[in-house]
Amino acid sequence: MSDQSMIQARKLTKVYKRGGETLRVLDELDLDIDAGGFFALMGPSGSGKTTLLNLIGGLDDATSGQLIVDGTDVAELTGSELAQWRSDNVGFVFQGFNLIPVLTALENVMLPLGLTPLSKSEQRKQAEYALELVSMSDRMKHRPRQLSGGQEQRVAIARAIATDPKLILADEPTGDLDRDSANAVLELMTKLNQELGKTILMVTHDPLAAEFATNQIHLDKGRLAEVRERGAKSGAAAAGQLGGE
Ligand SMILES: Nc1ncnc2c1ncn2[C@@H]1O[C@H](COP(=O)(O)OP(=O)(O)OP(=O)(O)O)[C@@H](O)[C@H]1O
Repeated sequence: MSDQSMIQARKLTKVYKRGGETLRVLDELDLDIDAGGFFALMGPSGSGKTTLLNLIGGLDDATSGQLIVDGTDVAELTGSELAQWRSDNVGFVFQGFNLIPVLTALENVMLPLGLTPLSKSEQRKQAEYALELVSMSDRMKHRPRQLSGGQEQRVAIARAIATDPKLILADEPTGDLDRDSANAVLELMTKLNQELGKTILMVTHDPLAAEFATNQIHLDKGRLAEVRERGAKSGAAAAGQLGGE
């Protein structure tokens, strides 16, 4: 594993069993994601994108294979270790924002800091700083329903970076936004990647959103179909990087 590796999957397999049926959602997937990149994860509906994101974030277990995230074998962590690891290392951003409606923007961003040893006033300071980074300092006391969708997503991004994780996992973060709000969110993610060095893995169906990423990873039927660097022609960068064959 290189020093630059953020995610390394080897023969990663996820099988769901429903009744008598077996669904192989990830099929011996081999994948390497370097630290410091902004990766768009693409592929047809049902190709396993969300499943992969959930495994990387420790929200679900693999059926078999190995998954190393920033040097940690996620499968070896117990329940409470996993919760702490997730809190320290991974920020999640979802399509539907997932903010708590009765809490203000500031309180939402402070939530993940509850798992850190910081005092309440330090938590508040750090949450304020995260809101400043997403240009939402003037909406700290607003509740989610008093914000536009784009503003809600920026608060959700502030919540994702509040504990200063190295890795941001985003599942269709612009799926519910109009083009302008989507672009603002994508520009913000670009800033987090370029200026704060966050590694970002973003599921998206939107080719325009994927253009913001430095690399595109395409899944098909639970396998790697293509890896493409920005600017490279389709397939050109994939030689030697395809897994599972
Ligand atoms: N908990 C589950 N139990 C059974 N099947 C599941 C479960 N979660 C996902 N699946 C199935 O696994 C397959 C892959 O789902 P996944 O959400 O990873 O795909 P996706 O590529 O993210 O799709 P989309 O682009 O539509 O969001 C789908 O056929 C889905 O129905």
